[in-house]
Amino acid sequence: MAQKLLLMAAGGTGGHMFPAQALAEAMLARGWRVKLSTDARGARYTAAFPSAVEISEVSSATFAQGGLLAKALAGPKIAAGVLSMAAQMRRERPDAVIGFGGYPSIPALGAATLLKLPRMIHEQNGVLGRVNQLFAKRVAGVACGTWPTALPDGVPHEHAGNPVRAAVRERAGAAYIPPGDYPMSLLVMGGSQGARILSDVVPAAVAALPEELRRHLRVSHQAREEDLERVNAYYAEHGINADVQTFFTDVPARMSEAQLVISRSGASSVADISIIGRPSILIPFAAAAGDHQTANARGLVNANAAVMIPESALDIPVLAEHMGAILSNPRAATQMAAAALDAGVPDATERLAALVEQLAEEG
Ligand SMILES: CC(=O)N[C@H]1[C@@H](OP(=O)(O)OP(=O)(O)OC[C@H]2O[C@@H](n3ccc(=O)[nH]c3=O)[C@H](O)[C@@H]2O)O[C@H](CO)[C@@H](O)[C@@H]1O
Repeated sequence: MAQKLLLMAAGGTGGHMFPAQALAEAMLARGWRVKLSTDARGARYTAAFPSAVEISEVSSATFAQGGLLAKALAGPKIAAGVLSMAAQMRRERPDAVIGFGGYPSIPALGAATLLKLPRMIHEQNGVLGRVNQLFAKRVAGVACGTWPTALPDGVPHEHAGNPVRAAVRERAGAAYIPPGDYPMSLLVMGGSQGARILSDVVPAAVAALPEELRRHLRVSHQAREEDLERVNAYYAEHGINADVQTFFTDVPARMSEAQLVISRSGASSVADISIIGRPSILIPFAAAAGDHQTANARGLVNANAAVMIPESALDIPVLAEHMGAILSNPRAATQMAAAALDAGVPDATERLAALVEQLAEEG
């Protein structure tokens, strides 16, 4: 039997590239040939891809950013990308084409639509991104990373989940030690870039906790470079045991030790929290496109696994109250941890791979 070919299109940010990497690994393991079409920004992430993935950069552009000239040039750039992809696809006839969002996925999805090749989308967030919105009605279906993704009526969809790192999967369902009269860990994360608002509010909210909780806490706090010093100084002045870093490379380990996680609700953060299974306080990034971080958080909130505080309602007393309520109620915290675990999809990569195979079979 001829080797099947998957063409993946992704680009821009790690959020789009990471699920593509996970799927590539799974499809190679299933004996497929895998190609990736991306842009210069996406290419920064390709070092982590298996070397068997054939990577090419494609011409694309966005109408959403840049000055007038950039916008005027966007149309011809996209058209050039679609034409070159169409020529390539006519020669190679991929068995399946999948887009992960980001404007570098336009040429591949556009060409696959013109040539009527089997094609689908993976949407990581609870709201369709701009490019995925454009193609949602022109593909066989949408694999949703965060349930429930809001979709136009009649679009076939499947809850596939968001692939997470192996270090997260290894800790799926790691035993949860409820809060109590012993050292407790709090993990504070602001997404891949960190978040200033968490540095403004979390240290003071920790300081405002009742002494019997506060003295047991060890805080792992991810802060932006420019906030490191003041956050460190605040914790030190208030006698709070804290480890403040710009990026923790061992989040899966820290999360599995945590009694509580305070986090932005980026798609991967929500996936990590639900696969390891920890209670969380989620503070969606209010400026995210289509308010997708609020949609991402909703799955965990509706499952009673998390508390969501919109940025507009976030202040020190509100956060301290929610933290105090969870940390002083081991039963409720344990239930939240179990509910988070229930909502997680640890086999997201395999689900996605199965959807690709189904797409290729159905043509
Ligand atoms: C500000 C913004 O627009 N963010 C978007 C960006 O998220 P962004 O990439 O910022 O955030 P995500 O939550 O998706 O991913 C962050 C990942 O980094 C890990 N981590 C975090 C901190 C740390 O110190 N160490 C560490 O390893 C987290 O565990 C998580 O796995 O792309 C996501 C996927 O499209 C979107 O849902 C987010 O809305």
